[in-house]
Amino acid sequence: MFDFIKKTIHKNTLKSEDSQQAAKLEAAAKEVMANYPQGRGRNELIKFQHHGDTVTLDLRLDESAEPEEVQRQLGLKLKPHGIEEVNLNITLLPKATGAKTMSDNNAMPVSSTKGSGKTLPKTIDAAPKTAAAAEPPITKRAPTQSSLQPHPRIKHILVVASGKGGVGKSTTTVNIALALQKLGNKVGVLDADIYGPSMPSMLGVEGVKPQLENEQFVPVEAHGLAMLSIGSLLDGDNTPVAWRGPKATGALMQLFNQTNWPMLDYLVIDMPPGTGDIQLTLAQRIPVTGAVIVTTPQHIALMDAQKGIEMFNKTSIPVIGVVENMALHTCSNCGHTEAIFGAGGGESIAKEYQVPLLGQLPLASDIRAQADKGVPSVIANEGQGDDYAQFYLDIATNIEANIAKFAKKRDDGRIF
Ligand SMILES: Nc1ncnc2c1ncn2[C@@H]1O[C@H](COP(=O)(O)OP(=O)(O)OP(=O)(O)O)[C@@H](O)[C@H]1O
Repeated sequence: MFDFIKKTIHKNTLKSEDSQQAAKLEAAAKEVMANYPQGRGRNELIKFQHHGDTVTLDLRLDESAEPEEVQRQLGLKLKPHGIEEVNLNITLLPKATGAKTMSDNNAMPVSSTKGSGKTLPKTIDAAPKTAAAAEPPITKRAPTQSSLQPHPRIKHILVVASGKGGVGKSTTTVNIALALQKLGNKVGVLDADIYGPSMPSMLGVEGVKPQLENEQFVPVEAHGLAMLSIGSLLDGDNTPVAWRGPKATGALMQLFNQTNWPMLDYLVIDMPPGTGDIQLTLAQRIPVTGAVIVTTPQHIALMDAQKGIEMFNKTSIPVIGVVENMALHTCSNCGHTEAIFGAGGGESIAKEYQVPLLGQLPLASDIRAQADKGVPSVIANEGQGDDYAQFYLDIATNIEANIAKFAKKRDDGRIF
């Protein structure tokens, strides 16, 4: 009882600290708006949202205001309060009559190094100033999946995610990609796991650098897959664990966008573990067909998997299914099979969230050994696969069977 009261008081204290912090940030933002000289009196803060080190503001600005400068000033003002990213949704008001809008749906990273804002991306495009006065303002919000155009050369983009590190997400990604290829698809892999890019070593192409052609990366060919890894771009052990959200998402978006991907049936993305801002931003900006969640039966991994499912629900990315990794262990000496991490977790999470359980993989030292060798289970034994290959082929077959339901519609009505 006492503990419960203590916990409730603690929770309420945290809540009120959060709202105090949000109120402080909002007041600071209002001060910037009030002191901004161009169009003073007409500039208005409509909505203020605060989440972690990111704020999103809906603003109405006089036409004479410079959104880049407003954003820079907001960045400078809010940085001492721990804010790293300032997103703006802007409505521009013409000087005298009516309203015309411009939109900024690009998250604007505020520099975390010198405390000054960077310039806005060039894609921000002021509306023609002579536009019809009576036209109502149109404001675009942060990008949503439905507003993203499918990639011109990629039919389906799958993200493989886990709420927690070390559950076998990368091993599962690489084997699923190879299994989809074995089923006759042209497949690419993007290793977006900034905390531990392991695709190059799992695919036996460690140290192979992607070529540059017309300022575009050319993916590395690995066992027939078109592979690009954030790891291929780093020297030696230089894992950018310290990358903050905006820097990491910027680099990952660049990898996705500035790569000359061949025509692909599937691009499988190995996401960084977790459900923080990097994952959320990627999920909002890449036109994803669906997500595969990898979990282990341990309670904590399952809790994190739930967060993953909820994050994808929030960003309107369909969860194609859950893969339960390391579900059972078969002793190589006596053949005894045991659920050493607990049983039924993947099944219960799949039931609770009404998403399919795509498959359960055993904990098997061969799966690890093959991945370590750079020849994962699906293509072990000179392409024949090892004893575990069929598990991945079944998962890939399950994905294939369901993917059409999730396919993205193109503007021309074509369904890929
Ligand atoms: N089913 C399995 N049986 C045995 N070993 C496994 C299995 N799946 C993964 N492993 C091993 O577990 C370790 C972690 O796997 P992996 O790197 O794929 O996890 P991850 O979730 O991607 O980790 P991180 O989040 O750190 O990138 C690796 O050594 C891998 O070979």
